[in-house]
Amino acid sequence: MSRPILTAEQMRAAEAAAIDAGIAETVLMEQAGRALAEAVRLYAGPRETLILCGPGNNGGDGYVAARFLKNAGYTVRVAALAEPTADAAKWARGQWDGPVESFAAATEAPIIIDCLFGTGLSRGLEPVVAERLLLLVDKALVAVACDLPSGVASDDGTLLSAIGNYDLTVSFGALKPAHRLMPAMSRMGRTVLADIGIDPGADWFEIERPDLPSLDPAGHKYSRGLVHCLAGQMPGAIVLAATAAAKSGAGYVRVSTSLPISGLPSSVVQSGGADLQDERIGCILVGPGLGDVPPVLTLALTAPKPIVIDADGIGLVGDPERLHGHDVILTPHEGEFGKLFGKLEGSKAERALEAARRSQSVVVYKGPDTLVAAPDGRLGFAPPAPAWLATAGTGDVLAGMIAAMRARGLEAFDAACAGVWLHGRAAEAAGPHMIADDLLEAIPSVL
Ligand SMILES: NC(=O)C1=CN([C@@H]2O[C@H](COP(=O)(O)OP(=O)(O)OC[C@H]3O[C@@H](n4cnc5c(N)ncnc54)[C@H](OP(=O)(O)O)[C@@H]3O)[C@@H](O)[C@H]2O)[C@H](O)CC1
Ligand SMILES: [K+]
Repeated sequence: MSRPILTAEQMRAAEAAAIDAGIAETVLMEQAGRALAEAVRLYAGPRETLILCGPGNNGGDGYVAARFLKNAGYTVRVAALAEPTADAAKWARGQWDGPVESFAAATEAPIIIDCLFGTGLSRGLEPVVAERLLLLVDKALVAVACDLPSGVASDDGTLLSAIGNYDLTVSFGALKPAHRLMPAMSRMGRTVLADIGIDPGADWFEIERPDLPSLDPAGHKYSRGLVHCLAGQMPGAIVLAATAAAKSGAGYVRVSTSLPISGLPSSVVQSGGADLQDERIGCILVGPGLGDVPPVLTLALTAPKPIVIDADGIGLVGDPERLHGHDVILTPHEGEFGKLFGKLEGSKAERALEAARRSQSVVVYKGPDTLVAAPDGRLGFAPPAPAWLATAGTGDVLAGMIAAMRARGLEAFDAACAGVWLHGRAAEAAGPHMIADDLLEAIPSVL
C-alpha cells in the first residue's frame, strides 16, 4: 500500500473528519505520541533523551512521547519553548508528571526529539531558537523529528530556517510533501509513517514497488511489448534508451535510424524506415540524442500510439497543447520543464500537476525529488534515489525503462511510476561508482 501524502490543510481536514467521526483529538495525540516513543525505542535504543516541546500540537505529541518513554524506563527530560496554547497539547502537558525545563537553558542529550513545530509552522523560527535547535541536533547521537524537522515548510519542502540533519522523522496519518521534496527531504533521515486511525484518502502518494504484469506463457515477443525508438543526431543516447527498454522486459525493441548505430545489443533491430502505423508497436520513444530535428517528433506524433517524449524531443514540442489528444509521457528535467512550461507558480508538486493539466500528458518531473503527475490529479512522489544518478545518460536509461513499462501494458501514469521506482533501485544496485552503462546491467536485478 503506497504511503499517502497530504498537505497541511488536507491533514487538518482529515484530522477534523476523524474527530467528527468520534475520535477525540487527545486520542489522536496519544496515538501519535505513543508511535513517536515506539519509533525512538526501536531506532535509537535506551539513552538519555531530551524532548523539545513547542506551543502547538506538535509539542503535545512530545509530552505524550515523554510519558511513554519514561514508562519504558528512559531517562527523559522535557524542555518547553512556551506553554501549550492548543487544547490537546494542554491535556498532554497535564498528563506529563515530570519537570519541564526552559528551552533556552536546555543542555544537549544523546537523543533529541524535536517537537517544536510541525504542520502548523507559519514562518521561520526566531533566530535564537533556530540556532539553539541546530546546536542540540548537531550534538545529539540520534536526532529525531516529530512529524517534520522544525523549520521545514510542510507543503513545499523549503527551509524557513537553517536546520540540521536528522536521523529519524516520524510522521502521523500521512506523509507531507516536504518528506519527499528537496531540500527538506535530504534532512529527514529515515522517514517513518505511523497510522493513528486517520483516513487520509489521498490522490498524492509515495511511489512504491510496481506490480508488473506477469509473463503470459502463451505470449510472444510482440505481446511482451514492442518499443519503437526514433534515433537522431547523437546515437549514443538512443543506444542507452533502447538497451534499457530491452533489459526492462520489452519483448522487441526496434530503432529507426538513417545511419547504422554501433553498440546496440544484437537483439535490438535497426531499420532505415519508420513504419509507425505498425499496430504491434506498444510504445514509441523519441528524444534521446535527437538533436534539433523537428520532423522526427512530428512523425512520432502522427502515430496513434503511446509515446515517451524525452530530452531533445521535449524542446521541440513548442506549445504543450500540441500534445492534447495524444497518449504522451513527458520526462523533463528542471531545464526542459522550464523551457516547455515556462515559469509556473507554487511548489514542485503544484507545478508538476499544472504541467500535466496543460499538456494533458503524464509528466515525469525529474530531479533528486522526482514527481509523476497525471492530468487527473494523481501525483506520485519518488522515494529518495541515490545522488550518483546525477551522471550522463541516466535520463536516457529512464526513458527506455518507462517506454518498456508502457509497451508491457501498464497505463501511462503507472508505467511512469514503475520506471521511476525501478530506475532508483537499479542505481542503488549499481552502486556509487556507476555510469549509465552499469545502470543498464543492474536493471534485471530489480525487476
Ligand atoms: N494531523 C494529525 O492528524 C495530527 C497532528 N498532530 C500533531 O499536530 C501538529 C500540528 O499542530 P499545530 O498545533 O497545528 O501546529 P504546530 O504544533 O506545528 O505549531 C503551531 C503553533 O506554533 C505557532 N508558530 C508557528 N510558527 C511559529 C514560529 N516560527 N515561531 C513561533 N511560533 C510559531 C503557531 O501560532 P502562530 O499563530 O504564531 O502561527 C501555533 O501556535 C502536527 O505536526 C503533528 O505533530 C497531532 O498531535 C496528532 C494528529
Ligand atoms: K517537529
